[in-house]
Amino acid sequence: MSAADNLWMARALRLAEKGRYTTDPNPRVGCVLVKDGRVVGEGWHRRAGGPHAEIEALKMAGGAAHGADCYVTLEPCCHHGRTPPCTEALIGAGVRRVVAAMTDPNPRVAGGGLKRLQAAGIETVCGILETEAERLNRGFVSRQRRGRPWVTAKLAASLDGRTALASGESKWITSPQARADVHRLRAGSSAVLTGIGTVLADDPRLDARLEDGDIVQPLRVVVDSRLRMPPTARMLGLPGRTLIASCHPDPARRAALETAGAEIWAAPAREGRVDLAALLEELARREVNEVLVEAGATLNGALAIASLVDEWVLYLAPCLLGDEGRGLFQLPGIQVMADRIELRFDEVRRVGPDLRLKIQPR
Ligand SMILES: Nc1nc(O)c(N)c(N[C@@H]2O[C@H](COP(=O)(O)O)[C@@H](O)[C@H]2O)n1
Repeated sequence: MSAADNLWMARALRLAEKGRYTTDPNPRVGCVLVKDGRVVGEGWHRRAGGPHAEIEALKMAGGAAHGADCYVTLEPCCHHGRTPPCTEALIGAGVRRVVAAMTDPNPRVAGGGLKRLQAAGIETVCGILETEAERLNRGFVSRQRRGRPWVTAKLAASLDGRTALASGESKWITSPQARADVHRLRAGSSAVLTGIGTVLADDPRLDARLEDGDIVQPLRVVVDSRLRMPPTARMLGLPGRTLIASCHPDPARRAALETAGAEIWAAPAREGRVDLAALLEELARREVNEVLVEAGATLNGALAIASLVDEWVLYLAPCLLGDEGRGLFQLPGIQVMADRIELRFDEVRRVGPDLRLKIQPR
């Protein structure tokens, strides 16, 4: 391991980042082929079903790949998925050494890619900039290792912690810059999750609206225990898919919603409501890596209590909305300090006139 290894891996990570909005449900992966201290090939994975990063880099390098060092942000795959194994392509091209940032948590690979390369006489190193690589694919890693997606809950509030006036009016508490930032969060997510209360109050679209339209639109997921979703909801008229999780799906309403284009998932119930942990497991089975929650106090409170949130992103606006405004979380009262839910500030940043706080459970 050398300073050069770090440098080339950092370049591979920057390439992987280019796939942030397009590779889902596949991981974001970048690859650089280096020979005699210069880049002979590089590439990144653009779309599921398309060539992997290693194949893009090999294509660019042609014959120059022979004897090169390969820097790749995820262990090369050794299985036939939508595409053939990268290990065989690297062996065939005659690369000398493969440096991976992390092993592939996909059980079909899980170290097998590196072993296959070693068996073919290729030197391997693993773990260069591993933290950064895992972070870039935290959703994919979570799905493979925990069987549930990475869950980020987005919140937007006034300085006195209000998300709306008592009337429900909430447009707009935060700035256009903060809202544009949320569209980037949506575009980087596999699914956007909300509750039926938010749908009935706001009729949100929940799609990602970025300047660069070349993105995979997130799946829209609505938690709707009693299936109250109107078939005229705006999100049902948009491109992309909508999934409604309901534990009491009335057959007539179900038929009307299916005609309107929604898919209904008959969810298991927990205390009469959709079992949220079961919903996340179902989403993982559907290859959802990252979920962005954009919901009201009821769903935000239920997810927090069930310890199902991995990160909160709170946009805090410099204004006050008063005591009658709505709060961020509906939670049972806490009687003693020892029972408080403790969190940790991970990052604080200015976004236009607002603050963006990234907060994680302790
Ligand atoms: N090493 C590597 N480079 C890439 O560019 C990748 N996309 C992956 N993905 C791994 O292979 C699985 C997907 O395979 P198909 O695209 O279906 O052939 C994915 O689950 C990862 O394990 N790996």
